[in-house]
Amino acid sequence: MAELLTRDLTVIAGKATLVRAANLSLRTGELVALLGPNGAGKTSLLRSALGLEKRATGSALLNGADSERLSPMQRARQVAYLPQQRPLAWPNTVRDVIALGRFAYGAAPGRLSAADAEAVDRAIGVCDLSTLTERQADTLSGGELARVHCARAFAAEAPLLVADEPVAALDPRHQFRIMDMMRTFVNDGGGALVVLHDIALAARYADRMVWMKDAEIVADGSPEDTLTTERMAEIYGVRARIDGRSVEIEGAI
Ligand SMILES: Nc1ncnc2c1ncn2[C@@H]1O[C@H](COP(=O)(O)OP(=O)(O)OP(=O)(O)O)[C@@H](O)[C@H]1O
Repeated sequence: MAELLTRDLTVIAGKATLVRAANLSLRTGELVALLGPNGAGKTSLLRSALGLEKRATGSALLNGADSERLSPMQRARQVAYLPQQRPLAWPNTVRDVIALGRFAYGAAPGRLSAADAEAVDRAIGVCDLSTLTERQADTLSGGELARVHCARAFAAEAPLLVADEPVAALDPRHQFRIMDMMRTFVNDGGGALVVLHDIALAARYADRMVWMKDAEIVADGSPEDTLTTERMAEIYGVRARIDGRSVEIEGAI
């Protein structure tokens, strides 16, 4: 089993508390949706949990090791991170960008082992990118590029996957496809933590929903237990009609 665990994690920038005493867990075998309005602290929580951003207090353990002390390669072998901001380092083909996901295994574009090449091909297949592999990545549409970045994360084949708004720029079909891939990844033994703004999509796919507001985790549990009309009002300030895992937002309060 692989796990990412934070205990009372607090992140401070200047005078602002971005994350306050957060207890977050992600284990293999579960798909967790991290939810909350803009500015709630989701990205800050993920980055500090992964040891990419300094915490003020608390702890963050990746398979028992302090995540701040891991080298990029050690971290990447245990968790694939798909950030919200995804700059392309330099113009490159789609296949080579996806191959960057294999760096934890010593691979580089043009220097892939058979196992690396197979992982890259699998990621290309599931992300529906086989017709685009030789295109320059900087000529793709926003949604196509978002799928390339998803494929790069999947190609890592790490036991855990943390994805910050992976479907934000995608059309409905590809949103479902990416979430189906996350589900398959989890059913095959991985663990995925996904930031989503689409509550309906989150409720449909997540085993657990972690709700943030004003730098704090305010609820953590199954969709059945945590997705309520009251919570939608409290967290997002919207009127919502909830029926099991289906949610319809009627408007702002
Ligand atoms: N270095 C910083 N200094 C001051 N404030 C910061 C800093 N970095 C982030 N913030 C603020 O902290 C808050 C949390 O930011 P964060 O990116 O974690 O939110 P988020 O929940 O991921 O938001 P979104 O849904 O918009 O991506 C925001 O109000 C942001 O402006």
